Amino acid sequence: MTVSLLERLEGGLIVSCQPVDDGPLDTVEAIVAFALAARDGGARALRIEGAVNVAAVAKACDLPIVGIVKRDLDGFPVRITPYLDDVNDLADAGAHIIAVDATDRPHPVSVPALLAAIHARGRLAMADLADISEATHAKALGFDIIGTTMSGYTGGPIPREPDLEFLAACRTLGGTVVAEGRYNTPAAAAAAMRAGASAVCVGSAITRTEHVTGWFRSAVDGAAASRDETVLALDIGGTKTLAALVRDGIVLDRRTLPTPGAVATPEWFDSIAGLVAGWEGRYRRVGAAVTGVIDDGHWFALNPTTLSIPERTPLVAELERRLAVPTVALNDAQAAAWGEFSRGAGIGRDMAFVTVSSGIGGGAVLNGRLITGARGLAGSLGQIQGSPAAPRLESRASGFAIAAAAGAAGHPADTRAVFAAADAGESWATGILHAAAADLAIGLCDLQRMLDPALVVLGGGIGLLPAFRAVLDQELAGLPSRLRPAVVPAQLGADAGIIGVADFVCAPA
Ligand SMILES: CC(=O)N[C@H](C=O)[C@@H](O)[C@H](O)[C@H](O)COP(=O)(O)O
Repeated sequence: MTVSLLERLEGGLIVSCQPVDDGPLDTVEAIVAFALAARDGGARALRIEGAVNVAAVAKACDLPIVGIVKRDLDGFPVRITPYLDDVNDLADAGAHIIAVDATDRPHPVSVPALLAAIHARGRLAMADLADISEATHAKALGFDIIGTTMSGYTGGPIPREPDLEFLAACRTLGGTVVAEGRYNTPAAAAAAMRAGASAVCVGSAITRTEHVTGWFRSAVDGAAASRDETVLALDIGGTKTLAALVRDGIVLDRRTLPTPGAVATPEWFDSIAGLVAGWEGRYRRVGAAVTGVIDDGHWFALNPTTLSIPERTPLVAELERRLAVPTVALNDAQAAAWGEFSRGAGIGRDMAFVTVSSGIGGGAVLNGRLITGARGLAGSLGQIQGSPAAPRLESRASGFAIAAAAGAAGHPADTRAVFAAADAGESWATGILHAAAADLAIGLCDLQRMLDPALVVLGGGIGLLPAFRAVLDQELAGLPSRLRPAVVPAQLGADAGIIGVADFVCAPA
């Protein structure tokens, strides 16, 4: 019996039928109805709170039941099945498995005593736990099932995501492990199975209609509100800072300031605050798109020759202190990628954005999400080298590189002059453009190899020049067709960064 019940759970979905306390669905009838509906949907077992509910469900439905009793106790933080009487009531009601809070917190009755009582009634014992040391202890005590139920609920803010790391650690202990807690989507439940769960227990997403309604409502509210929200967008580059009020992709007002030699000093932050003076009250949030890398709100130089900033500048904190509203910062090319995805050339597609201007930057949007990376580096195409001795792509194929190559060949170090000379058929200029485009073409094929996006949206002052595009297309044509990206021109032009970062600030979480 014992072995067969654990075997029955293996690979199954457990549905926790615990409606919101005192809500309209918190009735015995509704809980039985949820249980029957879960059974019809393919649940392998049920988790039911309260002996009365367990008895009613056991009568109506023959699925195995994980029974619990929840209590709010004076003087003890634990809530799940704290007393021996609770264990006995659940056993009498027909629970096949009894779960208790087995966290390392004060209990009115010891965990070993609860475990012994469960086993004395011939039931399987499940330990609801919050971390791996508790799980190791529970396993040693002799619990039949380890559950990740309490992770995130024993202190601190409740995370949004389930704790797959704890689950994977539990798996190493062997035996039956139930993934439980915030498995709110089918994808998350599948991820739990891949991480080694024996079974997944889902509650809120199936039986807490108020919560699910709230998730949808806040997504809809956020998206609707973002259409009416004006964001202060900053685009901080090597030569200038652009400040704009942006609403629903439209730039309502704009001001610029030349970027001085010393950036990220207190005076420079003050000058940004001065630039937007008079706009107070017209925006409630700020988005900053910057040259460089943003890691956890801190700003790092990507290429100090383009924009030199002190290491680990607390950009978000400095802006929030002066502008007194919540602020989000992104790398400028990542912001532009999001803009082109949201309302430009890449709407709704897996896409990479590449900007070729004085430098080269990039960003990627996959599965509808902007990929910023673990440390903010994702998409930094201009910084790829290929070999230790090779200069970065940005030093070989950007506007700066084209000008430098012209200077080195004894011509004016001026990108426009190179294009004009190429247009006039001068072979030295054509050669420089082909060399730059050949390097960029290889970089784009490398990008295709890494992410295989449906589109590469090409922007930037050079990237959008038809003359450069023609040369690039010739270079791409010489590369294997399977690697060649589908390149389309960007649509948002120089405003992609501010529009993108404003959209990103507004995108519902
Ligand atoms: C921490 C705690 O008290 N968890 C409770 C345990 O029974 C329930 O409130 C949860 O709904 C259940 O664990 C299922 O989790 P989710 O509702 O996230 O799918």
